[in-house]
Amino acid sequence: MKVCHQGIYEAFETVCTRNLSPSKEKVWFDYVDAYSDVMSDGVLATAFTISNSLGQNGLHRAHFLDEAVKLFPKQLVSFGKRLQNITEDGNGRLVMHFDDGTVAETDAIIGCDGIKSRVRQAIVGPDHPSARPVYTHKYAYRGLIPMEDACAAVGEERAQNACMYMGHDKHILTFPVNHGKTLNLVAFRTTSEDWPDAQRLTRSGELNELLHEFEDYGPAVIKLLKLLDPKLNVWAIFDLGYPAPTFYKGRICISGDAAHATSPHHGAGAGFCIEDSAMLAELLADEQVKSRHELEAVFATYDAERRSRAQWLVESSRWIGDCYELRAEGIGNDFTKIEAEIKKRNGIIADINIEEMCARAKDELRKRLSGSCER
Ligand SMILES: Cc1cc2nc3c(=O)[nH]c(=O)nc-3n(C[C@H](O)[C@H](O)[C@H](O)COP(=O)(O)OP(=O)(O)OC[C@H]3O[C@@H](n4cnc5c(N)ncnc54)[C@H](O)[C@@H]3O)c2cc1C
Repeated sequence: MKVCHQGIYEAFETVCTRNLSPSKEKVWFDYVDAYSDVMSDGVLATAFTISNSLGQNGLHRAHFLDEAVKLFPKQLVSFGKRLQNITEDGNGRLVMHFDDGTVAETDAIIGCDGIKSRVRQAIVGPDHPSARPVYTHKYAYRGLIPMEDACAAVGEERAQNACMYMGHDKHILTFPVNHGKTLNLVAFRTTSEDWPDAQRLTRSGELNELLHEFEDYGPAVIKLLKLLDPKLNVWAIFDLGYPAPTFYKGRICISGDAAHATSPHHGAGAGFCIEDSAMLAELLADEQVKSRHELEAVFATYDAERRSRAQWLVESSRWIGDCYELRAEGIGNDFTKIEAEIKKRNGIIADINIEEMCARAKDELRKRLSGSCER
């Protein structure tokens, strides 16, 4: 975030919520065997703990955007537009056509338009398999619980700090939001059934349905689930399981979920979008980029430097989601193996030096611009 802009980092700091217990400052998640459910001194037993240098940082996207938007000069932004398609005029300018009938001309387009990206369709073609997201055969119920009630159900330590309850073909994660006043709960289920409508990635669900599906969980977790509203949102978990063959075409590129939408099990989808933005910002600001003629080389460099890491996340997230649900091949319900998998993969996500990554990309860009590196 700091590489993108100091203000982005400050916006994040303003709205983010962390684990409430000082002893859990560096804890990402405590992992709990949902079936053991033994309360010792009011605390459900921990199978293992995953920590990192930053701990658990959660925020509501809308709150973050409200802060971030203050950074943009008003005369440079337009909101409420929906891109329909992109054409090129006779002078090499790109023309964006919006569904309100307006158009806008530009030298380059960075499509950060989410999992159903129109810009990705323009790059790969509407009939390419990567033009559409893929159902991961997991869905998730999502609800909020007042923190006081959650503490009464599972104890303060579990409720006030990020926690993952692992079960067979399902898992629940909880973490504090709203500066600790509320507990956010997401209950994932694996299913062999298809999602009925790929155009609608959510449906309404019932608490009774959720209670039935998680009825084998221990009594403390069940108590927690019963605190949810009777009507719940259900999210289908889609990703770009069919990877895009490229993140750019000419002076059009994609970043964030448009390029590499992932299931949420590594908790890193947005983090990787921020990495994309940091690299694009650094490359576009390079002193060698002086006109639109250098822009294709910028996007080619970005594609070469980002694509394999980002597409690894999509694949790894599916795998780690199965580990949480005791169903990954060769891992099963062996907690030692699950912990090792998480540590290894979280290391690939977290142990990177973004400044070095950007510096390497700038070197590559200069080679491309001097003609010594072909696409
Ligand atoms: C259940 C769940 C849990 C998650 N948990 C985490 C987590 O813990 N940590 C993490 O890092 N990530 C997490 N993620 C992933 C994270 O939410 C996404 O990676 C991130 O929001 C992607 O940002 P984005 O800007 O690329 O896309 P989006 O947030 O999808 O934004 C795309 C924007 O483009 C706009 N748009 C779409 N089409 C058009 C169009 N045609 N014209 C103009 N605008 C358009 C949309 O309105 C939207 O504003 C989670 C995702 C899910 C589903």
